[in-house]
This record gives sequence, C-alpha cells and structure tokens, in this order.
Amino acid sequence: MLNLKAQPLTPEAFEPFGDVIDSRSANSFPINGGRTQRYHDLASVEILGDGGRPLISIFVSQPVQVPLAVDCLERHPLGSQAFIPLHGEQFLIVVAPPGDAIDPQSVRAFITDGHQGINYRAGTWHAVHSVLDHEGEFLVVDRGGPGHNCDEKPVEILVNLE
Ligand SMILES: NC(=O)N[C@@H](O)C(=O)O
Ligand code: NI
Repeated sequence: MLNLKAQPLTPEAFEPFGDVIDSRSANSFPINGGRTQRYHDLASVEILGDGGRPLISIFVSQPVQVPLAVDCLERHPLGSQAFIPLHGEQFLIVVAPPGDAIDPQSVRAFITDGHQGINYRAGTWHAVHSVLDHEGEFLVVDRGGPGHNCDEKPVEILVNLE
C-alpha cells in the first residue's frame, strides 16, 4: 500500500503532470475596452489521433471520503483532460508521469485550494475526479472521437490530508 499525504497544489509541482488553471498566477491583459481582463492560454489542450475533437462537459460529482483509497490510475493517451471547479470546490488529485509503467516513487497527491483547476496532459496517470466535502460541479474539457482513450492500471494508494 502506498501512503501519500496530499500536498498543496502549485504550478511548479504539477509541471510533470500538466497545467494548473488559476487566474491568480496567469499573465493577463485587458480587452473589451478595459471591461474584461483576459487570463489567456492557461492550459495546453491536446486533441490527438484521427477524428479527435474537443469536448466541453460538466461533471457533477459526489464527495469522496478521506483517507481516499485509490485502487486504479487511468490515462488518456489521445488527449488532455481539464477540470475547472464552478463554485470554488476543492478536490484531490493523484498523479503519476506519462509512461507505460507507474513508478510508485513518482506518484504524487495534491489538494487544490478551491480557486484552482487542472489540466492533465495526454498520458498522465491519474485517479478519477475526487471532489471533497460536498457535491461539486466542474467544467471538463477533454478529447472525444474514435480510438482508445482510456488505459487503467491497478494500484493500492491511500491518500490523507496534511
Ligand atoms: N471517465 C471520465 O470521463 N472521467 C475520468 O477520465 C476522470 O478523470 O474523472
Ligand atoms: Ni480521466
């Protein structure tokens, strides 16, 4: 069993796995005559393979219990997958770098602060969406279309908070 403590999410720590989506940490510029501040190009959307197309969906998820027992990590080889909270929900993230094997030493757990979204780059191993405390509503941007886009591997991971 791999026991992990969830660390506060930062762009630097998450870099091997994808992007942190956060208006506080992004360069931005005024548009619409100054009425709007554009937080531009926050994450790299990857749509790979023939016939792929971007999907915009909404996930309404029930909360997970902590400690969180994770028995499977999955990856999407044909595209990225972004989760953006719509009401300040915090969520747990368990990830491992892209690659055909999962090295237990490379597995990381993070907790968001409610203001952050994330974008898993294509191939990043991750636990499925795990919202904390109460039902959560998330905007999800990922890849649709033909082709196999979800590999799973069994794992034994227990995630606690700090
Ligand atoms: N299955 C699905 O659309 N969601 C998962 O990929 C997930 O990461 O939650
Ligand atoms: Ni996924």
